[in-house]
Formats: sequence, C-alpha cells, structure tokens
Amino acid sequence: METHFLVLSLAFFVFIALKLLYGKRKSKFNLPPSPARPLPFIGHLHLLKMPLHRTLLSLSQSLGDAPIFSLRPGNRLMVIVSSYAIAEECFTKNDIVLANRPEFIVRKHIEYNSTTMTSAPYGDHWRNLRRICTLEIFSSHKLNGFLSVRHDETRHLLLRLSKNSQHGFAKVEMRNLLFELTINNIFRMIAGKRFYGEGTEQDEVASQVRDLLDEIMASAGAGNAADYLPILGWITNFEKRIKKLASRLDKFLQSLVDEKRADKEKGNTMIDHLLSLQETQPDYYTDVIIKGIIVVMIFAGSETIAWTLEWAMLNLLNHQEILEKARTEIDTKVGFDRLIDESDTTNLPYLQRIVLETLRLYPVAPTLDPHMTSEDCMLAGYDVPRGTMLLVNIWAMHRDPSIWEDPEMFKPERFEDEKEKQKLLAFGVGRRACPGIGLANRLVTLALGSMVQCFEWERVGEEYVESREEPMTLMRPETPLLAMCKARPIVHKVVVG
Ligand code: HEM
Repeated sequence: METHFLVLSLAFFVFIALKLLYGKRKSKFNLPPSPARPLPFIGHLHLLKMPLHRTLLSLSQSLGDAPIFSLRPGNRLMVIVSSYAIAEECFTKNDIVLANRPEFIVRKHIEYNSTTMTSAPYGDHWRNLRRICTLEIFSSHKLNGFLSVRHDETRHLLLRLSKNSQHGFAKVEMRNLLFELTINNIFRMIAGKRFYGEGTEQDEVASQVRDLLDEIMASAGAGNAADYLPILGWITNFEKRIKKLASRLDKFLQSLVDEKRADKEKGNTMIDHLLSLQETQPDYYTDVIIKGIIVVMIFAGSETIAWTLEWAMLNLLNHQEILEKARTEIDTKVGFDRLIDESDTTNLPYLQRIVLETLRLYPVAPTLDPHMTSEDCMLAGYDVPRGTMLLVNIWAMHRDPSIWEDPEMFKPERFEDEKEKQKLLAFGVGRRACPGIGLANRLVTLALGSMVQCFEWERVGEEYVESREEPMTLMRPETPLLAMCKARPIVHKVVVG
C-alpha cells in the first residue's frame, strides 16, 4: 500500500513538473514564432549547432523564411532577426533599448566581470570607455598619427613573404603572418612595441598569448551551452577552464601595465596615458579598467582584421581574373617604383570593392555581437521582453537573393553602384556598432593592396581553395590558408634592396 502511494506521488510530481516545464503555457507576450516546441530543461539548446549563422538561416527557412523568430535555449529567450527592415527597426527606433549585452561566462571572466567596452551595459561607464578609446585610437587624428606603424608592419609582412619567394614560387602559411601583422599594429598603438613574431624578444610569451587568444576566440559569442544551462558549466568544467585562461591572460596584461609603470621615462602610448589618468583619478582608472581596455583592443582588433584578410586572399586565389584586375589597377595608378601608400587607396576603387565584397560574404562577426533588451519592446509587431538576447544574422542578410544579385558569387563589380555599400552591415550599426571600422578599413586595404602589388599568387593545388568556415560563432576559414607566392621585381627594388 505504502509503495503504491509512493509511486503515485512520484508520478503526480513528475506530471506537474513536466506540465510546468513543457505544458502549453499561455505567455502574456506575443513572441515571434518558434521553429519547434522547446524540450524540457534544455529548451531549444539542441538546435544551436555550429556554425551558428548557418543553423539560424535554416531555422528561419523552416518557418517559411521568417524574418524574425524566437528560440528558448535553456533559461534564456533569444530573438533572431534576418531582414533589413527589422534590423533597421532594431537600430533606429529601438537602438537604446537594444544597446545592452547579455552576460556570458567567457566575458565575465576574461572581460573583468563584463566591465569592458564590448561587454558593459549601455550607460555612463560604457560611454566613457568609448570616449577614451576614440581619443587614444579611433579618431582620424590618432589614426593618421599611427600611419607609420601601419606602413612599417605591412613592410614586415612583405619581407616575411619574400623570404623564400624571390627566385620562384614558395609555399606560405598565411594565418600566422596575418596575425603577426595585426597584433603588432595593435600592440604598437597601445604599448609602443612589437610583440609577436620575428624580431621580437619575447617569442615564447607571445606564442602562449596567441594560443590563449585562439582558445578564447573559439569560445566567444553566443554558442556556449554552459551560458544557457549553468549546470553544464559545472559538469563540463567549462567555467573552470575559462577561469584558468582568464587568470593566465590577466597575469600577462598586468605585466604589461607594470612594465610601463616602472618605466621612468613616460612614453606616449595608450597605456602611458591611462596610467597618468590613474594618478589623478585612481578610483576610476584602476588597473582592472586599464587591462579591460587593452584586452578589448587585442580581442576585437587583431583576429578580426587578420581573418578578413585571409578571406580576401582565399577569394583572390580562387578568382585569378579578379586578382589580375586589381594588380593592373595598382600598376597603372601607383607604378613599379614605389610601394602602395595608404593615401593611394582612395584612388584604387577596384581594390576597395574587393574589400567590400569580402566583408559582404565573410563578415567575421556573422550574427554581430549579441545585444540584449533593457526594457520590453516591440519588433515587427511582436513583443520582445526585457532581458531577451538579440542576434542579427547579417551573414544571411548579405546573401539574401531578394536583395543581392547572384548573392553567392564573389563579384566586387557589384559595388560600382555606390548605393550597394549601404546594405553592408559587417561592422554593425547604431550605438554599439564597431568603433574600429576606420582602422580596419585602412589596414585591410593597405595590406591587401601591398600583397597584390608585390607578389604573384597561385593556389597550392589545382582545386579551388575550400571556402567553408570553422564551426564556431565567429567566422574564419576552416583550414588555415596556404598559398604559393612569388616576389615581383618591385620587391627587390623597394622592399628587400
Ligand atoms: C574587419 C574588421 C572588423 C570587423 C568586421 C568588426 C566587426 C564588429 C562587429 C560586427 C561588432 C559588433 C557590432 C554590434 O554588436 O552591433 C564590433 C564591435 C566592436 N569592435 Fe569591431 N570589427 C572589426 C575590427 C575592429 C577593430 C580593428 C577594433 C579595435 C581596434 C574593433 C573594436 C570593436 C569594439 C571595441 C567593439 C564593441 C563596441 C561596443 O560594444 O560598444 N573592431 N566589431
């Protein structure tokens, strides 16, 4: 009798629990449609397969090309937008409401409890961080001041490429070289010194930091199950692992700050300026704030440019006629006696169009950086409650056949019509849009133009280079790019000679 009672009570308890979790609850909100009913406990978590932007496109197609839909992975509500009209609604009418960021485990630990520019909630602290970084890095005045750094680092890249390729084609691994170009640019801007690759003193520390960056970038964004079901963080040790990475990274960043602090001669770098602000306002400009600014510059500013360049080169290898056209433009406008200069790039429209086409088909942040609502709001007539995570699938929008002609084709010519540029969202729009766009455009165009001007390029094999991306939330080629390059005479004349 007692056993019966126990079984019945247990069954009743399970029934109530399932009803609460899985039963059809009438929400007070009119949410965007959802592709499937959420499963108990995990909700739609099982649907979030990588690469996320491809999965999200398929889910929207499963709802008849829904321009907006919702998912409930674990304990969060997520709204996904993949139409220009709704994206515009997000970043005009609702821009302030959507200017927050969701909390993620990686950000909590790596970005000092989400206090950095990329992760801080919209408000005075975030505004102040953006103001400081504009003064120190992003303003045209500052960017012009760092012109020699960009030229010098591009020259380093050309020297590295020319190492074995002066008398014939040599195989080169591009990812590492492009990373060296971008991380050294960023480092020289913030700390006044080169950091990574040939000719640096701390090769071992640098390659450890590089591995660390790789690991953290792979875990960045909206794709970690542990962010939706905290229990998974404990079971898989994810949070513990991230904490360890964060502590290694923090040690490195602290050493950078301490090194500058100990330097008797005050320099003119961003860290020097932040340390002098610390002297007058120690309560605000703590070491944590300074390290947070450095970490953001390194994370947001290095791999993004390097991967964009890798995608651009991959496409030039697959489209020799486009490469040829770009080279002819440079030879005609710049000639054979000097290297391309940043000021030349305004006069090289075809080169610029190659960069735009790369950003269209291969935006390195294909769903932007996730946003979060700070209040209830409406999108496309649906309710979006406070605390909802918003992903904007710009990768899908950049390939929408109703908006772009031959959307899957790499065709820089499409940007002959200047208006087409307005449809590019690779840097986001609105208050949280990328502040590094000026630097990114300058460095990508200069470095790409220089590589085209100075070398002949071929694929390693006959077959096209695979242009699939790695299964993660950010977007880089699945396999590090290998290419064959051969120095053109200009390299002997003005780079090596
Ligand atoms: C090709 C290169 C780059 C691309 C495609 C890119 C793209 C993006 C995107 C899509 C966002 C998120 C926008 C949003 O959530 O609405 C973003 C944010 C950001 N980017 Fe970039 N970025 C690039 C280079 C850079 C560089 C060079 C820097 C700095 C040195 C930088 C710094 C930042 C920062 C700090 C944010 C966060 C802004 C905030 O939350 O207020 N980015 N970027």
